[in-house]
Amino acid sequence: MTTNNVLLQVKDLRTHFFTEGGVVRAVDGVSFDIQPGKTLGVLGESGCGKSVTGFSILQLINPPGRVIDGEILYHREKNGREEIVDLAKLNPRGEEIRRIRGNEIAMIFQEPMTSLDPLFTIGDQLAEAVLVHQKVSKRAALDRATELLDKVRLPQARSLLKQYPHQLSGGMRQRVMIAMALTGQPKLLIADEPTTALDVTTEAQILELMQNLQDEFGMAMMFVTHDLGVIAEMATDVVVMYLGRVVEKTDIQSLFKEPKHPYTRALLESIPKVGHKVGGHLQTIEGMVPSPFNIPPGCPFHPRCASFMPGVCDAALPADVPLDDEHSVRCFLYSEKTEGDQYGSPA
Ligand SMILES: Nc1ncnc2c1ncn2[C@@H]1O[C@H](COP(=O)(O)OP(=O)(O)OP(=O)(O)O)[C@@H](O)[C@H]1O
Repeated sequence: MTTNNVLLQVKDLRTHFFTEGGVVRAVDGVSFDIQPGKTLGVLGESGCGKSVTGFSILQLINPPGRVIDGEILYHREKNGREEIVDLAKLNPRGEEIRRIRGNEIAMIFQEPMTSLDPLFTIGDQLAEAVLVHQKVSKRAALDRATELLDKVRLPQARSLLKQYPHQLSGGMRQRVMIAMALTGQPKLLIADEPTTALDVTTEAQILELMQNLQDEFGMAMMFVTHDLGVIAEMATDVVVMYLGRVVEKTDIQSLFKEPKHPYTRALLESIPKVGHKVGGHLQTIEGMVPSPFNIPPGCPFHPRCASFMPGVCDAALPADVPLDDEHSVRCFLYSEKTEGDQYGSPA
């Protein structure tokens, strides 16, 4: 464990896409910490910048996108001492980030086929992943692959090694992808909507598996989702994102007991109440997420906000204000402090 009990510090991260239609400020000043062994849930509607944040951490943003500013401080132990690496400063195609990717920080996605190659057997792909991390024989790599399939509770691992991805169910493919992510024994697993495409029963099984593996490996997780049920199940801490910014940061208890930001409250109110529950997915909240090319000035949530104050919320961007050690919010209901820049101004 690192000395100051932080594994990853994201500070004022900005990732923009320079498209022909204009600049998309997908991530525009995002800050949060992830502690060792804990799970940070990243919550928000589609298009709020959750995935781009995850990809930015691993320097997996492709042109026309670019991390243009900010720090991603990864704390690790090297030779018994703490070392801090700023991932944002590493060359995205360089050796150092490639060593960290998959090894120390791994990522899994909603669609396992983004990680699995349809042309190769599960055994070949898992053994290949093992060989990236360890200098062992192909046979030893296949043994390790079998062990990993056992760990993700896939029965008959030996025969599974000879199968191709399309021969597996969605849940099985997701387990294989988790096994691949674990080959390097990562300190942080970034999980981007890993269960969204699965049926409810399979989803529950995968979430339980991930929790068990997290305990066993002692890894931290960044869990990207738009599903409050999944957040409640998995997260210890939460950041709520809206249009490229964090609007509220809190521990999981306060998220449900004392949500502060009107956006967070709207998200919580949008889940069907107990007794009428059809699933944990977010229902739509009033209005639509604005186009990234036409972001409202001031607080970008103001056109949809139940507490909109004319002349205040549409005039400037509220600052991120701490309410206590664990809880901060970016809203004029709690402070008149402004960010000082005009979020909606053209780039
Ligand atoms: N390659 C790209 N080119 C242009 N814009 C992009 C690109 N990738 C993402 N974006 C934009 O960045 C913004 C944030 O997208 P992101 O995928 O991070 O949202 P999200 O919150 O993860 O939503 P979802 O749950 O739908 O994935 C969106 O406006 C999206 O259109």
